[in-house]
Amino acid sequence: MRTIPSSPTEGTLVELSGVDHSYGGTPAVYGVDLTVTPEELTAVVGPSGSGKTTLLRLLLGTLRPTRGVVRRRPGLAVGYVPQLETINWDFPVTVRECVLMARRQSRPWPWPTRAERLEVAEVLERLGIASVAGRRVRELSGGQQQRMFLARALLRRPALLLLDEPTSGLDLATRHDILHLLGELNRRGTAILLTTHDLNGIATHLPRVICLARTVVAHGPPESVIRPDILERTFGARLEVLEHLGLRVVVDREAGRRVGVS
Ligand SMILES: Nc1ncnc2c1ncn2[C@@H]1O[C@H](COP(=O)(O)OP(=O)(O)OP(=O)(O)O)[C@@H](O)[C@H]1O
Repeated sequence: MRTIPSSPTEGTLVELSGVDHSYGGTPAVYGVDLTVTPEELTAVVGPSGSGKTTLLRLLLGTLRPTRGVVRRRPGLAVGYVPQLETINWDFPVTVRECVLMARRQSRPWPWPTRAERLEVAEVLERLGIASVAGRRVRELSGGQQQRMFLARALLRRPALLLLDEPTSGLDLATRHDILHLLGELNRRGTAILLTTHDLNGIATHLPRVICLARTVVAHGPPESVIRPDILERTFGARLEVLEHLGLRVVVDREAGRRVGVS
């Protein structure tokens, strides 16, 4: 009899083998084989409902596979930044308190130690949101909210950071700031996997892209994955891919024709 190892292959953080997850009826994802390595900086792309959030939650461990195996490096610290739209903003806490809570999950509230208060102040400073530490979370701009959730995730000192659409709804400059921050974290040794609908603004700039259509259609560097045939299998639409200044640019001429602009 063959024993299935509980740890992933050496040099990987998480390994998914033949993973399905179903919320009831048809699987939201199926047959997923994937490894996440320590130096990863990856975009997961796919249409709405293609299983991107489900995949993140399987990597995080808050969802269990209905079939297949997920192996995590023992003791792996994983940070998760949820999609902003999924958050209940009626929660009446300040930014400082909200970040502190991430630190103090298993201990009584509301008496943080001095060390904890200092640690929170440092991370807020580092993410450029120290000036709004005393504000209610729902009063923040989209970019500030995103940074606050990033601060919460960073307090766990994660080796792997999972972000669900971290730039959706943000203006161009804020999107650049967030991406710059993520690039810095990655250079300092944090593996990062993020989901995005932004092919041109984000996915084509990252070293690795995973195309998901309930299963992994393709993964690899943008030059091997951002191709019309793979995009059609992923999105079910004809998209053109142009080369510009060494980058791939995805053009949706069909959408232009539908609104009569091309
Ligand atoms: N808690 C749930 N209960 C039942 N079905 C769910 C649940 N969460 C997700 N689903 C279904 O699973 C499928 C995949 O959803 P998921 O949120 O993973 O997709 P996604 O690619 O992240 O979508 P989007 O880009 O719109 O955020 C969808 O059909 C969705 O309706």
